[in-house]
Amino acid sequence: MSGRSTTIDIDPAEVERQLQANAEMLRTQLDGLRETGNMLHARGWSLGTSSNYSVVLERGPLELLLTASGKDKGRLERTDFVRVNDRGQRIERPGDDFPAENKPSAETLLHVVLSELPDTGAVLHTHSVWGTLLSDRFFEQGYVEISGFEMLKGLEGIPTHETTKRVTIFENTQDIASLAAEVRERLRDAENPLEHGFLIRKHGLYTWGRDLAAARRHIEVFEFLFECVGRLEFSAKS
Ligand SMILES: CSC[C@@H](O)[C@@H](O)C(=O)COP(=O)(O)O
Ligand SMILES: [Zn+2]
Repeated sequence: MSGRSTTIDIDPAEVERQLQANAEMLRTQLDGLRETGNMLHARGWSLGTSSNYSVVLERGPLELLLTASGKDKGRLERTDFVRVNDRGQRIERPGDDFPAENKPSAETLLHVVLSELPDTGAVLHTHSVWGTLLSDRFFEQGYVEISGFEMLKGLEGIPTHETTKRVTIFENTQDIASLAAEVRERLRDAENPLEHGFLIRKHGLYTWGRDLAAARRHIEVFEFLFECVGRLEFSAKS
């Protein structure tokens, strides 16, 4: 030990600038999620406080900005959110302004598991009529099969309509920790990849993307395709 000490100059103006920049970035993310909620609610896919949405704020360790539980997704305010860590626990950072009573979404652990994927920037969950009906109709088969539609090309990395996409269906449960573990397991299964999204039986859809725009696109593409498959399935069989 030399006994010498090092002093670090902290410029208060620079600290203030950094705080302002972080606050501005957070407001942008909040407004993106609020606008997403408006759109998904207006489309009828996030009614009755259903759904939850998140974006990745930090990696290493992971921090998510996530809808608080029980909020009306068609009227989200900037205060209707929480920040959570890589275990799904609520945390605070300077500049956060979320009420103490806000609780993380009941389905937070699914957002955490999907956000652990290195390319995930946003996760969206919806409850549409077509997705819900198909998730039950095809539950025994284990997936909804979507084949030959041009709209499949709206899913990241799919270059042609000559594609067969199987959307996995998990059983519904209130034990989100065990469902999250099941999903994590499937995400690691290279033989049977879980990509773009999955359904939960009689519940809804989870999709993710590299950013909020990509996740929104995936929701729209899936919902379009579910309606196509659903109309064919139910009109042919009823
Ligand atoms: C209409 S209740 C739906 C909830 O049980 C749940 O599935 C859901 O999507 C919203 O839960 P939340 O805790 O608000 O994120
Ligand atoms: Zn749900």
